[in-house]
Amino acid sequence: MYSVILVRHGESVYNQQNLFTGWTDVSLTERGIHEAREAGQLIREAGYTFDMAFSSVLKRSIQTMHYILDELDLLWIPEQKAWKLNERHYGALQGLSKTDTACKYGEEQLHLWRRSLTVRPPLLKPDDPRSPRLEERYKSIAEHDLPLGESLQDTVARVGYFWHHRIVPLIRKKERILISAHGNTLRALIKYMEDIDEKTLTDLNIPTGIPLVYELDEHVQPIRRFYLGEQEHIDRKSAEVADQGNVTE
Ligand SMILES: O=C(O)[C@@H](CO)OP(=O)(O)O
Repeated sequence: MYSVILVRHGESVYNQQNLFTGWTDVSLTERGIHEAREAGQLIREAGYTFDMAFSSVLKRSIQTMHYILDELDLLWIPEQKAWKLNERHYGALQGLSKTDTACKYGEEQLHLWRRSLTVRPPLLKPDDPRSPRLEERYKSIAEHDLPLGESLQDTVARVGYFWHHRIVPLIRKKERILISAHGNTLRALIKYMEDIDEKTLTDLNIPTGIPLVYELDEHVQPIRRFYLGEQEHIDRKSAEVADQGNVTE
């Protein structure tokens, strides 16, 4: 049996301000740093270790990976930063307030944009200053591969491809892997691995900074997944994510 640990980065500045983030490159808050360190402690206490770590190319995910590895005294292991693990691209919603968006378009539309499988956000124009096509860090990526806004299904395709082609071969070689990524990237990966139905996927909210352990069989198929830590704390943090954008908050 194999296992892999997935972690959503700790709270970011945009999470704290309740703004759509996507590919916006914002840092962790003090709380986020604390969450990342706590994730590392939980992993250490549960007895897991890693041979290699993955993150996206966004600093909240990189910082989280480093805080976790520091807690495990594993900052020396090989790491790979991959744009295919970036958060789902939130298109023209990036930088907008979730609450203001709910007030303007209604909670139902907000929920569709945030949690449906197939609905895309309004797309960015290619020359929008937020476009990844203008960013130095994506200069080696073909323009048509860089999204201007993604549905979760689009994210499932790129994350699933990365999982299948880059991570599974390492797991088969018995490499113990940490993946530090994002709320919707991890929802996409869970959808890819388990093909869960749309209703379950809609209700799936990944809490920040809580390690999620996947146990995998000899074919690298999931046996079960579970969070490390206290259930009550995990439920509270998942509900916090679900409630972002509630107008009545
Ligand atoms: O804004 C975002 O990029 C994501 C994650 O922070 O938010 P949501 O939970 O609304 O999909």
